[in-house]
Order: sequence, then C-alpha cells, then structure tokens
Amino acid sequence: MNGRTDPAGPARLRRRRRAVSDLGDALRALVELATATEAPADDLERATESVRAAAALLGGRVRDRSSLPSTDDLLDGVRMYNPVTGSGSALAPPLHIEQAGDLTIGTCTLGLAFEGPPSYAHGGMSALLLDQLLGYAVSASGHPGMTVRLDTSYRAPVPLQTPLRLTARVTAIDGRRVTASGAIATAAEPDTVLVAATGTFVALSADQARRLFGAVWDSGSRAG
Ligand SMILES: CCCCCCCC(=O)SCCNC(=O)CCNC(=O)[C@H](O)C(C)(C)COP(=O)(O)OP(=O)(O)OC[C@H]1O[C@@H](n2cnc3c(N)ncnc32)[C@H](O)[C@@H]1OP(=O)(O)O
Repeated sequence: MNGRTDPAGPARLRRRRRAVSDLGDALRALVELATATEAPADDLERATESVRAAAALLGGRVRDRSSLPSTDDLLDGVRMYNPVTGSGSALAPPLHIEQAGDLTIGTCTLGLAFEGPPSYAHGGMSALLLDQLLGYAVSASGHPGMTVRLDTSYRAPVPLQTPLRLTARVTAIDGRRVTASGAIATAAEPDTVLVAATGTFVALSADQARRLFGAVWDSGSRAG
C-alpha cells in the first residue's frame, strides 16, 4: 500500500519523505567526511562496522529497477533519488533548480567527494550537472525529452567547496527535437563561463515510451 491508496497515506508519505531527505543529508555528510578524513585506521575500521550495520537495516525491504520508489510522484516531478537533484540521494550535491521566465538556474556547492584534478571538480560531474539542468529547462518549456547528445566545452576548471551558479535555456524546438544550452560559473563571478554545454533532447513517441518505461508504468498502476 502506498501514499495514494492508504487512508493514512498523506501523513505517512510526508513522514517517509522527510525521513528519506534526512537520511540523504546524513549520507552526503558521511560520503564527504569519508573522502576528507585523515582519521587513524582504528577509527576507519569502527566506522566501517557502523556503516555495515546501517546497511543491514536498510536492506530488509528493497525495490528493483522495475518499480518506482514509494516516495516518488512522476506527475508532480518528485524524484527523491535523482543522482543530481534528489534530496534522498547520497550521490546528489544536491543541485537546487528554479525557473525564472525562460531561464533555468541551478545552484550547488561540490565537496571533495567530486574531486577530479586536485581541488577541482571531475569533468564528468560538470557534464552530469549540465545534463540535468538542460533537461529541466527542456521539460519546463513544455517539451520533455531524453538526452540524445551533449556537447561539453571545458574552458576552466570548476573549483570545489565554492558556491556555483548554473544557467540553461532552450534555444530551438524542431519537431520532436529540442536544443538547450547552458553553463557553469561560480556564484561570485557568474559571467565567467567555466563549462558550457549544448544538448539535444528528443521527445519519445508513444511506442518508444511503452518500450522503455512500460514495465515501470505497469508496476506503478498495480501498486495503485
Ligand atoms: C526534469 C528531468 C531532467 C532529466 C535530465 C536527464 C536527462 C537524461 O539523462 S536522459 C538519459 C540519457 N539518454 C538516453 O538514455 C537516451 C538514449 N537514446 C534513446 O533511447 C533513443 O535515441 C530515443 C528513444 C531517445 C530516440 O530514438 P531514436 O530511434 O534514436 O530517434 P527517432 O525516434 O528515430 O528520432 C527522433 C528525432 O531525434 C533525432 N535524433 C536521434 N538521435 C539523435 C542524436 N544523437 N543527435 C541528434 N538528433 C538525434 C532523429 O534524427 C529524429 O529527428 P527528426 O524527427 O527530425 O527526424
């Protein structure tokens, strides 16, 4: 039973979402500290035992790839484990996104866990952030689609532990194909582009949507 069919569902769903976000916060802090720590081996060994105990607690009930998380709502755009924006994801910085007219703005700070070259972000992380932000801009334009191409131009390294400002906007709509462009800058110097990207997104045909996501829709409707 999930939040949509259970009479006590809304309150239960709110509590579960809060718990998922709190766990996400704790996990992100853990991942960052596990990267930054210079603690002695004894402490690392004790921490490993605690983390294994926590994993055992979470492993009692799990979903597989054909079911949506019970906390998510695709129609409302709630994806709590999205690896870029999801408050429940240990992998997400998380990136916070808002829409201002036709401009999509993202903010985040990357910690040491995202290090590529010493003291700077891994280039794949920049592409991940931009893919998400461009995809959001495309959805916000009313033409959601999947990324089929992402061209990324790395002009200067992205500093860690520094507030970042990302921007994106849709530049062309051509049938099922939508193009969006965006950039990463620091919040302190928003006009200095560090990484720029242009992405092509394609709206799925009904057949493509059924082929790619049919199993997930079916399990969602079975769950109510
Ligand atoms: C808020 C949410 C934000 C989410 C952001 C995150 C977005 C993501 O990361 S999505 C995940 C990564 N992307 C993917 O996994 C997609 C993988 N690709 C596919 O599954 C398929 O390419 C698919 C289903 C999208 C399209 O199918 P495909 O058979 O390639 O294309 P098709 O349907 O024949 O063509 C549609 C149009 O797209 C064009 N197109 C397809 N691929 C490309 C490409 N690589 N470059 C340019 N144009 C392309 C075709 O030319 C065609 O154009 P036209 O209509 O003018 O002839």
